[in-house]
Amino acid sequence: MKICILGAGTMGSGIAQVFAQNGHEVVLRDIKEEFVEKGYSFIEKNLARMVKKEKITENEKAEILNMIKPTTVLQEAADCDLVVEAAVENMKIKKEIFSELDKICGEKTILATNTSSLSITDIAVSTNRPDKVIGMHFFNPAPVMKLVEIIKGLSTSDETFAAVKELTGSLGKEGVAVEEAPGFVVNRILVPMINEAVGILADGIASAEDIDNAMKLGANHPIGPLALGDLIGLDVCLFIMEILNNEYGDPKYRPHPLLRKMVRGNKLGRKTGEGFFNYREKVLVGAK
Ligand SMILES: CC(=O)CC(=O)SCCNC(=O)CCNC(=O)[C@H](O)C(C)(C)COP(=O)(O)OP(=O)(O)OC[C@H]1O[C@@H](n2cnc3c(N)ncnc32)[C@H](O)[C@@H]1OP(=O)(O)O
Ligand SMILES: NC(=O)C1=CN([C@@H]2O[C@H](COP(=O)(O)OP(=O)(O)OC[C@H]3O[C@@H](n4cnc5c(N)ncnc54)[C@H](O)[C@@H]3O)[C@@H](O)[C@H]2O)C=CC1
Repeated sequence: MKICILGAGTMGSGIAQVFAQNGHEVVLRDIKEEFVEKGYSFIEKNLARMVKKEKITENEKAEILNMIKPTTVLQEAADCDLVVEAAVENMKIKKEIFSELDKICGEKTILATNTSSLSITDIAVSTNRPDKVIGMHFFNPAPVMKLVEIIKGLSTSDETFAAVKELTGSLGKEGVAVEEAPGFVVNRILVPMINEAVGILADGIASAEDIDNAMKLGANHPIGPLALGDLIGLDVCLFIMEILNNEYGDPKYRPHPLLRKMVRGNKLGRKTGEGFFNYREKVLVGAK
């Protein structure tokens, strides 16, 4: 199949790698050359690590990279069977993208979004094909995490769902069916947990290292909640809390003021080099 990935950031580059590794032709599009290059070199690095670990050969790496065409031209999506949008988490931008895609893509093209929290139904109404709009929610890091939440908006057809479910399985991932709701399944559980860990830190109950160690050793989590917030991006975590808070109006979803402060201070986690942990020095747990 020919797949277009929109957005070559953390998620888009990982998703592009997953499709290319599974033999699909991939168009990777971002708005600026430098963003596309950054995403492409991130994939190169990941594949080089796999070569080093003897998971793939140097030839296979070259073949996978050959499957990916980096571009800034949206028109390249026109003849794709599936578009997976992984641009910024902003409804206005996503609606503009979907409305544009609806005009340029063939009528059979499925338009999927990797949104963490936004309404699929709302995105779909910006197109004339709401039956072919669906949530295909990968998890970070996309090449590693096995789950894809497959989210049906109000008008998503059973045919679209079945096609995406089958494709997800063919990528070696497990697709779970989710009816649209704020935070879907995983983020409704995971992000309030991260918010709670931020509250524990703010209350001075334990240090960041101890909070994370407690959850790693006491609950068998692969990384602690604060390191996980840094991995996801604290801006993304705050955005998801805001959505849960606004949609449910339940105070249990109130974003912690310390989370807001971190975002205001541009300490967003790994992507800015610092969050609850410092990634510049490469000295802390999980820092790469
Ligand atoms: C916000 C949303 O909308 C939804 C979300 O994504 S929520 C976030 C969900 N993600 C999580 O919960 C991740 C939790 N963390 C983990 O599972 C692990 O820490 C981790 C898999 C990320 C890293 O594992 P680790 O044991 O700490 O490090 P490490 O040994 O270096 O990596 C394990 C494997 O993952 C690979 N890996 C790590 N980071 C990677 C990346 N960014 N891209 C590709 N591969 C990566 C490594 O190469 C390694 O592969 P092998 O086992 O084949 O050798
Ligand atoms: N960070 C995470 O852990 C996860 C994020 N998501 C979701 O995936 C999406 C992307 O998130 P990240 O990769 O973290 O963001 P990111 O900020 O790393 O990357 C977003 C990219 O989209 C690009 N972009 C902006 N407008 C665009 C457009 N019109 N067309 C194409 N590209 C455009 C940006 O230039 C940037 O390179 C968001 O919707 C986010 O909520 C989903 C799962 C996990």
